[in-house]
Formats: sequence, C-alpha cells, structure tokens
Amino acid sequence: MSDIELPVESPLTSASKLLQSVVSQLDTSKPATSEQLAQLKMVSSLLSGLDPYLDQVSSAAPAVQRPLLKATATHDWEGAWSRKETLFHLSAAWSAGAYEGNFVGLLTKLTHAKKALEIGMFTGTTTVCIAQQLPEGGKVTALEIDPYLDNFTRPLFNETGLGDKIDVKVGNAVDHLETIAKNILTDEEAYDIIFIDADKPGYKRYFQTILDKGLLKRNGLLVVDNTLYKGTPWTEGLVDQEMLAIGKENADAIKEFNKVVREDKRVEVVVLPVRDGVSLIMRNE
Ligand SMILES: C[S@@+](CC[C@H](N)C(=O)[O-])C[C@H]1O[C@@H](n2cnc3c(N)ncnc32)[C@H](O)[C@@H]1O
Repeated sequence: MSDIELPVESPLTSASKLLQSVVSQLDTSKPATSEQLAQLKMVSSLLSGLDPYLDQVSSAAPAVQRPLLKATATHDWEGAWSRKETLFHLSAAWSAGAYEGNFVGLLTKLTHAKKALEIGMFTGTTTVCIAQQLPEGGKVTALEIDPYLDNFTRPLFNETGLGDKIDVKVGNAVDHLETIAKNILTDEEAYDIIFIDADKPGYKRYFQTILDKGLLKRNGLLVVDNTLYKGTPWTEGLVDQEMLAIGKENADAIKEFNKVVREDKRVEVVVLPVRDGVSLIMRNE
C-alpha cells in the first residue's frame, strides 16, 4: 500500500456515504422520515444489487460449466449429510459459482498456464473453467478431501469431455502437497497457476508449503478465495453476531493469512473485492 492516499470512489463508498448521512440525521426519539427511509433503501439496493449486476454484465457461464452448476444447485446435499455420506454439511453455496469460475478460467488463459492446481475442488465448477483454458496436454490437479465429491464430479467431468485434463487427488491437501513437492525438482515442473479454496485454517500452511517447496513457478500466479471473509478482517465484532453465523476460527485464519502474505518478501499481492475477496499473489523470486 502506498503512504500517499488518494480519494476512493466505488459502489461501497457510495453506500457508505448514504448510510453515514442517514445515521447522522437519526434521532431515536422520532420515527425515520420518508427521505431517510428512501436513502436506506438506496443503500440496500447498492449493496444487494452489486453481485447480480456483475453477473449480468459479465460473460455467461461457459457451456462446460453448466452441467456442473446445475448438478450443484439441484443435488440433495441435506440428504447426503443426514445419511452421513459427506464429510461436511455441504450446500450449493460452497461453490465459487459461474462468475468466479469464469474469472479463474480467464486468469488461467491470461497466464498461458499449462499446469494448474486447485486446492479444494467441491463440485468442480471452477475446475472445468481452468481445464477448458489449458492447451493440449495441459492438466489441472484438483485436491479434495471428500471422496463423495470425487464420485459426484467424475461422470460430470467425463460428460464435458475434459476428463483427460483433470486429475482429482482425494485426501488431505496437506499430505498431497508434500507428495507433489517431492516430484517437482525444477522450476519448469512447478505449477503456472494455483487456486486455494479449501479449509480456511489451512491457508497459511498451503501458502508456505507452496513457496518453501517451489510448487509455484517463478512469476507464477497464486489465486486465493475468501480473503475478505464476509468483511470480518476489518470489522470488529462482526463475527460475534449470531445472525451472520460466521466461524471465528475461519475469520481469524483469514486475517492472519492476509498479514502473512503481505509481509512475505517472495511475493506481490493485490486483494480484489471479487465476491468474498480474491487475492492475486505473484511469486517474484
Ligand atoms: C469452498 S469449497 C471449494 C469450492 C471450489 N474450489 C469452487 O471453486 O467451487 C472447499 C472444498 O475444500 C474441501 N476441503 C476442506 N478441507 C480440505 C483439506 N484439508 N484438503 C482438501 N480439501 C479440503 C472441502 O471438502 C470442499 O469441497
């Protein structure tokens, strides 16, 4: 961050200015005026309309992603959890979705990646976006702890015709990263792009293993999801509000992760307000 501050204008600052204006006029002894209510509605519309608008003006989901999105949205996750078939209480909301999948696919294309790694696959909606952008002979390795998801995605990957470009490794990502590192002996063999999107308390370890063991190429790109974790890193007390049902462990892990990355001299980082926050981290040595 620069020590020279310039004013920022964004949808969030518009919402913030409106809200500050209403808050400064509020008088608890009087009901809100119609003008104040209109301003609050505008704040609500600014905030709730952002993501749908981004979807509307960004390219549609690629055809290969559609069957996976549909299967994710319609699957009976609740039933699978109650039958103890899944390791976690999964829901469709665990997917990074069409917009972010497309974004990571675009980054794969921009970096001319041939070798990609995803840590935390879930239903593969991003995996296929990465695979689709890889050249002939390219491969994405997806690490996923839950065998249920390997069974879920396998027929869908084959249906897209991208099955040959996707290698799913089931098990704890920590163990897989150690094994993978043993087979990466030169920078040439390392990954061009890595997407971290698994358990939040594991992020710091994944980051350090990736850099310490040379899993990411020099000038390679590390993309990390959820680094603005619902706004908890800069909003004291948010995590304690029961209505948000945010895990404190995850919130603390993300805050610590962002600090560790920012202080690591081996990388450059820009955190983007894409969905729940996406960090773009480039290895520069
Ligand atoms: C948020 S979801 C991933 C979403 C996916 N990357 C996407 O783009 O839609 C997180 C996934 O990480 C998996 N996971 C959690 N802990 C893990 C671990 N230690 N090793 C590997 N996968 C893990 C979960 O089972 C879950 O499928």
